Amino acid sequence: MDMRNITLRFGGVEAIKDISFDIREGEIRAIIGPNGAGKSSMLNVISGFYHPQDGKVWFRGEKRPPMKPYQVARLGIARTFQNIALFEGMSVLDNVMTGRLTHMKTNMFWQALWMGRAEAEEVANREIVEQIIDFLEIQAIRKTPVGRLPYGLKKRVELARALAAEPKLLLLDEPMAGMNVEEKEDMSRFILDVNDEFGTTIALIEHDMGVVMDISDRVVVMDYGRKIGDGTPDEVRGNQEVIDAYLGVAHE
Ligand SMILES: Nc1ncnc2c1ncn2[C@@H]1O[C@H](COP(=O)(O)OP(=O)(O)OP(=O)(O)O)[C@@H](O)[C@H]1O
Repeated sequence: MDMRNITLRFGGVEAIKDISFDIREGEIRAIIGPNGAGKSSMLNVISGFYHPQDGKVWFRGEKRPPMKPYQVARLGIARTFQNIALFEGMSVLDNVMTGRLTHMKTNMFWQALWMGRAEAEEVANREIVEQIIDFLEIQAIRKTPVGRLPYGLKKRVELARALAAEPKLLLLDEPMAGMNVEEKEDMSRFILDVNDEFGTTIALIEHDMGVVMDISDRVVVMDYGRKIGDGTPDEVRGNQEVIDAYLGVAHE
């Protein structure tokens, strides 16, 4: 994925100012920066929720025209949200199944009749979902309504749902926010395993610098809508502008 000269404005506010960076196939790429730096806005541009006033988004060698989020999802880009967005009353299994929606081809008519194609498709979807449930070690809670789960597990279910779409690029908006140390360790391991086992490219926003520096291949640093750093964790750690704007200060 190649973001070229992206500028995004909300009225008079320039949330993103002429930023370019790429996400290479197979890597784990972090976006960091202080609150209000424009990180979520950038993720929203990648996932088609926001349309930049200037700049171009390239994906897999092609310039992407302005698209709706569901069209972006069909290209193979899935995401999780800063504030968990699951169906609380539904079971874990059903929530994860909703991640398959972008892959469903049969229409309502066939599904209503529950014949042929619809049935075959359901079986195939179930198989993929079961594989992901095993992979993320949530078999024991597959029938539990999501609303009853502790926070850390909800985050894992959200990851499962995003993975159910079999994305080429997975976007994670603060996957560790609100987690305790043990939950963060689990989530870090799952992110690394997903990247390793499925070859999924991952872009994430995260405030926990220990985690970011541990699991990322490369890091983009934003501050007031500008890009102030870009490189390996070691390069970014040694960048004076980054230290002054972000790394030198304590934050959540
Ligand atoms: N929908 C919107 N309408 C108006 N202004 C917005 C909107 N979304 C973001 N902004 C503004 O754009 C700027 C960047 O916000 P953004 O949420 O992208 O930052 P962030 O780096 O993700 O912050 P945080 O770490 O707090 O989530 C802020 O000044 C914010 O107020």
